[in-house]
Amino acid sequence: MAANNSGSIQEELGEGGTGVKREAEEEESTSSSAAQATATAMLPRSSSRPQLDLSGAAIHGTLEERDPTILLPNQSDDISHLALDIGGSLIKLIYFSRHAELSTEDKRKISTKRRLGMFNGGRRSYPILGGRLHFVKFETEKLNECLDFISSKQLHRGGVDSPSWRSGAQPDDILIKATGGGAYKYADLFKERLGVSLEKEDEMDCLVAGANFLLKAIRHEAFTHMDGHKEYVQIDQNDLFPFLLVNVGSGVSIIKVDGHGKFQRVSGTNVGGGTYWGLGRLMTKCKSFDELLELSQRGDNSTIDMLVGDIYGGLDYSKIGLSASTIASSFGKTISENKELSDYRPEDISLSLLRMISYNIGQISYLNALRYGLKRIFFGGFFIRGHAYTMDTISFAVNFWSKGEAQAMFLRHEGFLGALGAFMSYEKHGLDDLRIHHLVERFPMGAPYVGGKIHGPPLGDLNEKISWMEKFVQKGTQIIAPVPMGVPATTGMGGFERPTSKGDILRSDASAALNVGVLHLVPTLDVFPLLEDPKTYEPNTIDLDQDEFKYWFKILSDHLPDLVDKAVASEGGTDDAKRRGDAFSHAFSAHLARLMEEPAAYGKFGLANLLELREECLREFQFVDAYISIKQRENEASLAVLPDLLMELDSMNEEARLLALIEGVLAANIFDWGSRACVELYHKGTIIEIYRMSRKKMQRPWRIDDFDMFKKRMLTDRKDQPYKRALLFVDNSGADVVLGMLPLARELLRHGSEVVLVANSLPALNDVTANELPEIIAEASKHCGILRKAAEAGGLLVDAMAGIQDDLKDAPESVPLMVVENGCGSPCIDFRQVSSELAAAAKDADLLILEGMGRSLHTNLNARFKCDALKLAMVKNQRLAEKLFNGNIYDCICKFEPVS
Ligand SMILES: CC(C)(COP(=O)(O)O)[C@@H](O)C(=O)NCCC(=O)O
Ligand SMILES: [Mn+2]
Repeated sequence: MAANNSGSIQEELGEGGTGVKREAEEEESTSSSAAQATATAMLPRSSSRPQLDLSGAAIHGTLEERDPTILLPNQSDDISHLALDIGGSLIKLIYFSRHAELSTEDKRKISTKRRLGMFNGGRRSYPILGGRLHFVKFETEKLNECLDFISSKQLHRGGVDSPSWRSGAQPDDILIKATGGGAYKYADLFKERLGVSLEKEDEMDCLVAGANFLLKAIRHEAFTHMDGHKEYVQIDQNDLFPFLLVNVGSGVSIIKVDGHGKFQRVSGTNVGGGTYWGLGRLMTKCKSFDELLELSQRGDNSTIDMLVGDIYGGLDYSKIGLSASTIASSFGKTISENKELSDYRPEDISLSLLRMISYNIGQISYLNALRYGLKRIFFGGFFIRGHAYTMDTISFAVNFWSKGEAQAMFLRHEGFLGALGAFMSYEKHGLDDLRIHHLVERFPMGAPYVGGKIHGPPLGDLNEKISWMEKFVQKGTQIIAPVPMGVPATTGMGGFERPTSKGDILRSDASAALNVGVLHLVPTLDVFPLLEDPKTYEPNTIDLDQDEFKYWFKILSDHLPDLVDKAVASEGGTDDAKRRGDAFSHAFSAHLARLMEEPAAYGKFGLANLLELREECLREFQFVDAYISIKQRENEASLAVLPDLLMELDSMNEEARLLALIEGVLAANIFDWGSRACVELYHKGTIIEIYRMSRKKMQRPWRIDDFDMFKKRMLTDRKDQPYKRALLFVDNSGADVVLGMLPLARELLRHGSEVVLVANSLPALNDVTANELPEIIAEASKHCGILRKAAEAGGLLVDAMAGIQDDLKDAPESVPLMVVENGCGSPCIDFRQVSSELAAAAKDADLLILEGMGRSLHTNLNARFKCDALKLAMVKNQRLAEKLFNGNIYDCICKFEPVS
């Protein structure tokens, strides 16, 4: 039976904590501005990933210089910045922005990279620079807003930071790629207003190139939509072609795609989005497409359509599989009634029209798929607009007529195919070379979408964004109102019932703006090379279905006020910080509300994504490190007791020590400011009291207890052949890293293994970052020769050890202790996208130790690796303990997975 520690930790600390100094209560007032300044200087603002192509980076000058110039030979300026698709109803605009800031390579990084063999002659591995792709929409009617936007951001001149702008290039020289009819129609206006020429690209070429790029590069791009249920489909790159691409704009184009640049427009229909909007406008007096679509949500088409039951006296025509509620003839009922147009409800007219046109498109598409033997049909174009009911209707048609053989799929960036294709048509854009793992999609607030009820203006600086956020919150009650799903079926067509995803409220455009994020292009990200099978790897352990999401929604919402307090305090508690804090809180709440409404709105979203979204949202409002003072206080307290702990450990025999070390890691993982239960504990005792208590409760067997297997591996199987290199994925600051992971690292070093501490690139909760570790190690090294020598050998003590280097002159060569960043700014880790530094470090590793709930329970609990892996964590959430292990809060997990 596994031990159950729950309750007792709380009880004992409740007593033990009485009368002791409450350190947790003091943290707000002890915010250290010096520490903030350091953290701010070290971190790129509002971005969680390195943004430059550092491959081939080299020091220009000597290593000993304080701030040597660093050359980035692979950094390219050949970047196109703007492409347009100017359609009849909407202008779709894509622009690329890159970061002017240079990431500083500190000595730790340089030395580690050298050691990992990462400076290898400046080979150019990626042709493009990191940056971001932004997707923006304007109504064609409001072309002026689009021109103002381009002009305010200087997008036509390559952005305000672009070399062409700085060097004063004449706007006359500028060619902007554009597709769609408006590229012809408005060419003169663009020339007149912006002084740029539109270089026209063929619409079909663009659609296909855009679709191919999306299907190749974006992980959760394509999805099915049936009965109100959205499901993302992972497309196998080797099995993508051929497919049918149906672009439903004003008219419909049906294209058979056989490969990159290989396609044929095989059919089309003039009955498309323009037909729906045109007829709808004439018949209902609606002022916009969205208004018409919104009306359909409340419609009942049985008042207008002739149903099978109307013909057969209420009976089914079962012989050919048609139910009484099947639409026999769209608008057919109106011929037998002596009514005028005004006698019909506009809602019913809109719905009848929508169903007529969607079914027709679905059916024609199916027939073309049949004609060419294709199973997959991707639908794109402005008509779809992520509208659940439209997608369901099309899916029903394809599914019904093909008897389930063909599949209708939709694309999250459906409206941007043409614009993306136009962007792709620039030479040297470099996107061709990007792979899925180079792209990270982020969902910032206030993306400048225009249209619908709330207008997102072109956002310039943070202040503008906050103001917009404030307005967004004031006006945005619709945004956080869930879209009701699942109205019971009443009518149908072609033998299938009415699609269920029809509700009272159509998602407003502003809300839809949260569906398509900003694509961060990060050429320095890599797939972790030790994943056993990257294709089947899924980081999240638990699926976030609606039920699960509800639970986390509450947890994260409850945590929000406290987080805002900490974040504001970490920035000095100024009025500006408070305003940013409010904006952050509203922004994150809006995300949560959007996801509550539709958990799959941003692609397949797991808990790891949700936790990362929170961190990203903090960064978006320029909170650099909300937990900085807590982290520092806990580091100091833990470093003060480290010497005693090391002495105690050294007095043990090897076996007892190994057990004490693993117990120590598990016990110290209790210092987790993301867990509500733990934070309550911190008010009941000092750090050291809580640590001692946690250790005292470490009875075995743990909930998962593979310690004996690990011990055998370490002390018997590998007695004479220690692990060559261990990667230790560290988690929290303070006791967790200082009293838990560092002593374990020291033991591995003692065994003769190289140790690489892998830490976050950017802060997340109280996690320690790679930037913070060298200082902690330098402090710890003052009390420990093993750590000192190894840190010196790993190049970690270049500055810190300047005064005591002489001690080490005659010391024997030690195996190195290194620090690498993981490429993440989240409490979890997705091994499909890690830093190139970590990927390089992994090449010689034969042991992985993942620590903490985020990295080894929420994610990676089921991940399999090519080398031995040890997963260590304390479960600090009751629901998770029950769900994963049928256990209890504070249970411990020691899962060892050796490769044979
Ligand atoms: C965010 C965390 C994964 C961090 O845990 P860690 O990786 O530090 O062990 C964890 O605190 C968590 O899952 N919190 C959930 C919220 C709660 O239980 O209150
Ligand atoms: Mn953590």
